Amino acid sequence: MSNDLVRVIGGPQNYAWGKLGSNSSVARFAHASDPQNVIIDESLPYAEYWMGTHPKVPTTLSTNGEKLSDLISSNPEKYLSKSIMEKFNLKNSLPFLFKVLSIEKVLSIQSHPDKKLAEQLRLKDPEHYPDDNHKPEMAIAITDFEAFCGFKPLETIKDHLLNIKEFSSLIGDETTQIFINNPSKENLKLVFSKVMNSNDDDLIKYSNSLVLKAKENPSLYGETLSDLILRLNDQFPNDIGLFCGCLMLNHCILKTGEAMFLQACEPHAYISGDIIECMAASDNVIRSGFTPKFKDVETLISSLTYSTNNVDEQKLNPANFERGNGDAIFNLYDPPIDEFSVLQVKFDKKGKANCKGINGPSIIIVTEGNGIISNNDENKLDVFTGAVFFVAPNVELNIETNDSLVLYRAYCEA
Ligand SMILES: NNC(=O)[C@@H](O)[C@H](O)[C@H](O)COP(=O)(O)O
Ligand SMILES: [Zn+2]
Repeated sequence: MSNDLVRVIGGPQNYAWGKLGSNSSVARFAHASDPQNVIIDESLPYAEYWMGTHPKVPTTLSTNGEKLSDLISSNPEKYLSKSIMEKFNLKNSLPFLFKVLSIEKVLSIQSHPDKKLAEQLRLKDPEHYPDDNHKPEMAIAITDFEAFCGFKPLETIKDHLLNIKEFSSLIGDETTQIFINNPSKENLKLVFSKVMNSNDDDLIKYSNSLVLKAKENPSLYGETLSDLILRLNDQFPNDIGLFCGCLMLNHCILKTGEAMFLQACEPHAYISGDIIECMAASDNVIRSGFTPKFKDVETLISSLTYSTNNVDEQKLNPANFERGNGDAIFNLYDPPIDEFSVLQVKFDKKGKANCKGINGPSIIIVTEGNGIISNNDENKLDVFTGAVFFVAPNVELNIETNDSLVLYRAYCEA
């Protein structure tokens, strides 16, 4: 039995911020892929659906339950390609981790380490840092999606310090004055550090005042910022994220099909919506706010780049994909890193499409629709919403549907 194209089964993560039960696309996809073993619990949050070879949630073959990592190690040159094996020094795992996220409540204010820091953190604190890899990541909006992404422009932060008394009071007049006199990267780090190290009494006092003003006079901060402060305070009352997130990070809105890319050491937090997410194969998260999980504030403060961009600079526009043809639209999301690209294949009506071989491994998830996918006449597999497939390198695919169909294909090509 060739496994050039094989249906596989990923696994859900029930983090507290996920959408509940069948409201979550993660729950629906996990159940559709494995109806015997995944019975949706309507009271449970279904946050992430993992597809890949990360040991925390190993993907398995639907045919015999074998781990995908074991299939790859049985013949790494066939299932990774020689170039990927050599480039990433791999013999039984994929260089990327592919996910669906379904977000009800804000995720932690976080960043991910670069390679050097990841190795240090893994050595120092293996309990909280499960691997030694960096974790640059890309989010593609399946529904409208909002997130904090990167620091606001310096002038905007200066404006907030001048006009939001609670913000300047929390960090004190001296630090406020230093930043206002010279809004620089170094002074942004000073402001962020003062916020993150503020004492609980001040945090409660000034967050109560911030929330009250947002409620009584939304135009004071602007409708969007006031709404954000009230919504997130409902989720995490008096949390430091109201200052380090709402007042210091860009509020980014992605329409369906839009994408954003996050380099290592950039602050972010996803707020709401369903996304496809792809990242280098790692689960290293440095957290600091909006979370009951382990926070590593000093590591976060010391490792951020303190670069500041406006929101649109964070977005990643799709490009053409030359090797796709037929009745589908092919959108290639190709971030500036080696570990992954993600191809969206979209049929708006009945049709057929062909995709030439890619010289590396792929994982496909179908987020909408039904049809057939095949790599030859002997291997035609049913396509359904939530279905996941592993595709070996250099395998040409044919896809057909009688209606609309959307799938996302994560791949790595050296
Ligand atoms: N930005 N998104 C990610 O990094 C995801 O891949 C992570 O798995 C989540 O951020 C984890 O979030 P919590 O630590 O549960 O708050
Ligand atoms: Zn992240």
